[in-house]
Amino acid sequence: MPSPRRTIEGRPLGSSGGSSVPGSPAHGASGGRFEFQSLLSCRPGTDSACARLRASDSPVHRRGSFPLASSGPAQAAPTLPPEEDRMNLNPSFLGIALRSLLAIDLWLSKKLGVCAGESSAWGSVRPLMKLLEISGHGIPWLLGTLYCMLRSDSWAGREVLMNLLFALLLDLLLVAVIKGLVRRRRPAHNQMDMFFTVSVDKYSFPSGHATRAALVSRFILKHLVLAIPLRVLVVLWAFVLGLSRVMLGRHNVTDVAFGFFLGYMLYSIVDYCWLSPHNVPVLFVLWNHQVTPSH
Ligand SMILES: CC(C)=CCC/C(C)=C/CC/C(C)=C/COP(=O)(O)O
Repeated sequence: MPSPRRTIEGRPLGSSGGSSVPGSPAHGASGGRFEFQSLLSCRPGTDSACARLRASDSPVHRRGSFPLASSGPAQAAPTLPPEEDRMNLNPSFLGIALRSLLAIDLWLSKKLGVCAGESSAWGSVRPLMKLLEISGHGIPWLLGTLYCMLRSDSWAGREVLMNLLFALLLDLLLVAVIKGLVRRRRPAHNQMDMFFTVSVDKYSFPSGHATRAALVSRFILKHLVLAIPLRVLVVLWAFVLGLSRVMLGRHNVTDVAFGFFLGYMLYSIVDYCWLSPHNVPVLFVLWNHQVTPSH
């Protein structure tokens, strides 16, 4: 007598009012196992059956495990499992589109990951890519902005830099929250040799470097008066930094694309909540008290 296993919903397989008999699809017999549960409802770590189902998620494997093809115990008349236990054979258009996008994403990211290791096709460019990585890292940007803000001798400059600092902190927070919620693993070909990371940085969605690149470049273009060639250079830096994340194997393409989008939108939020002596006078009064004694 097999011990009842639990479904994702927490109900034991084979215990639902005649919905599961030996040899029927929902039955958990070890020889001809086939769980009629939607793969879409499998969440990592929710159920060991789910984990097995994911591990054997190839058409060949699935065909081999179909109960009617097994030489298990005598087959009883097939009884249909309840609706919620049946595999969704009619996925929505959105489901198919998402799965296709993910498949393309993984394929393209692997193709573009040409600097993922020293022995990769473009392994010799890896040091340059890692230099770019540092140019978009959170620590130099935070420390650099703080330093310039403390050294600035104009109120307009301090105001802009204070808002840049606010934007950088907001960006770090938002990316950490999304990474923690989505928990998408970094590509398998990535080497985890990044400079100064925190725990959520083991996840890849969205790319923190891409959000920062989009946010900072939009910020610079709006608040610094730059000659056209320099403006082009800023945009180019953001783009190449994003591309380098995929080339280094740190991210999939969608992590970077969403990162760019998020960083771009984040700038709009920062611009909307712009900190100034008019809307947060206390911040600037405090600042004034700290700065004036040295004058
Ligand atoms: C103040 C504070 C909490 C600073 C933390 C700065 C920090 C550790 C930033 C992490 C930067 C980083 C390595 C992000 C990962 O970027 P991805 O592009 O790989 O997502």
